[in-house]
Amino acid sequence: MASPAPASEDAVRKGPKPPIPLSVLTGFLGSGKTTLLNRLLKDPAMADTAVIINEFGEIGLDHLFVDQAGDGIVELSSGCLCCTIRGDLVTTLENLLRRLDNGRMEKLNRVVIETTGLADPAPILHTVMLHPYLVMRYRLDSVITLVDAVNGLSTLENHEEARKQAAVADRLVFTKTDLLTSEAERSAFADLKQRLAELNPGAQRLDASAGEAVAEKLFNAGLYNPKSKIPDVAAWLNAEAYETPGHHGHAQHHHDHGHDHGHGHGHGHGHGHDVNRHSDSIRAFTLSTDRPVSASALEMFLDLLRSAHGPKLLRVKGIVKLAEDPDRPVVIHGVQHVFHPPATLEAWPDDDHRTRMVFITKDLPEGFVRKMFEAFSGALLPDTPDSKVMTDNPLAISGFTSPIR
Ligand SMILES: Nc1nc2c(ncn2[C@@H]2O[C@H](COP(=O)(O)OP(=O)(O)OP(=O)(O)O)[C@@H](O)[C@H]2O)c(=O)[nH]1
Repeated sequence: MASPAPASEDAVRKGPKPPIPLSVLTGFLGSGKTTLLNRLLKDPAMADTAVIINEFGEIGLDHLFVDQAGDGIVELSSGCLCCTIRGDLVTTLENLLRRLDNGRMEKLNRVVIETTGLADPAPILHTVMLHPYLVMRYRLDSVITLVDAVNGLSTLENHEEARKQAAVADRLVFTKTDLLTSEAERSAFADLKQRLAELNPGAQRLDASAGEAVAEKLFNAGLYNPKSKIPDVAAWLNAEAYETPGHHGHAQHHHDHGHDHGHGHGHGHGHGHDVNRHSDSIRAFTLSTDRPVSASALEMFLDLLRSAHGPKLLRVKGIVKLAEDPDRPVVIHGVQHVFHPPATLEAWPDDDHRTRMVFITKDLPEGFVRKMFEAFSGALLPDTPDSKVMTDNPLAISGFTSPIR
């Protein structure tokens, strides 16, 4: 009988390599991505970083910086990363690993993907999340979104892509604040910040012109803190930010939905700024509960959410207390219909042992998600009136039993 090939001594000695953090740098056209990247790459903290650049059409990148950065840089030159280069992105990420594994590249500390200004960052995250090998070798770190302090408000108003880019960010970086000179400009900037607080209250904000957009603050925004090796759930979720007095959520708004699709908010509206015009569309909210959730109820909740409403889930992050194993919480992370394989932590990272989930949704009201979660988390727990309704209901589908026994 053939025995399995022995693992090479080298591989046994080294063990599995730690996953490489991967960040996505995005921001609307001209928001300052290349400028920031240029500056960042001079920082010693950025040593051994591979930068994947997506060039769009004839819009040239700063080739000087490409030359300077040397071997670690891979430049993709055709089409838009979000729609046509996804296959190339997989190949590029695989090639980096190959070079690392066969010793042609000594170290790879980090990968940064700079998207085109028009890209939706979600498909880039999906590329890694859905790939069985890449998802083991890379870990999603930060989505960094640049926002032009001068044009940002009108860009957000007029472009769906810009709203999505801002909504899914872990870090929001303001650029060009040095150009805010008049009172009117400063007031528009205040409106912009308010608008961003509604779209994405959890993201940390940095001002590039004030020198805040440094590697140390931009990266390591993911779940794992490489220094302590302990997952930094509190910082990653930043659930409190969703409940601060300045952030009212949007559950109280009862607008009609379905009007905010595509790129329809073109130019020439002929009216003044209304920062809340889109607030009925993208919402940011948090759900939390002390009550443990059964693993199957969680799975059903997430399955239903992503299958029925996937495109409306811009981002979901959470830490969940399972009924079966309440001492070992599960971390969930989804971007639209794609969820990262859930990770079980060996212990709660701090004293807060509640289930906490943050949602950034589009056209999916908070109340709806909340009710759905309550239905699953409550109904499927034993000894609750709701669970009786599920099992004793005369209209229940024959053969249906509660997954909790
Ligand atoms: N005053 C000022 N200008 C900036 C700042 N950041 C970027 N710029 C300028 O804004 C312009 C666009 O910057 P880029 O870095 O090319 O922007 P980008 O996001 O890479 O642009 P695309 O690749 O076209 O999407 C350039 O002329 C930069 O010099 C800033 O903080 N302050």
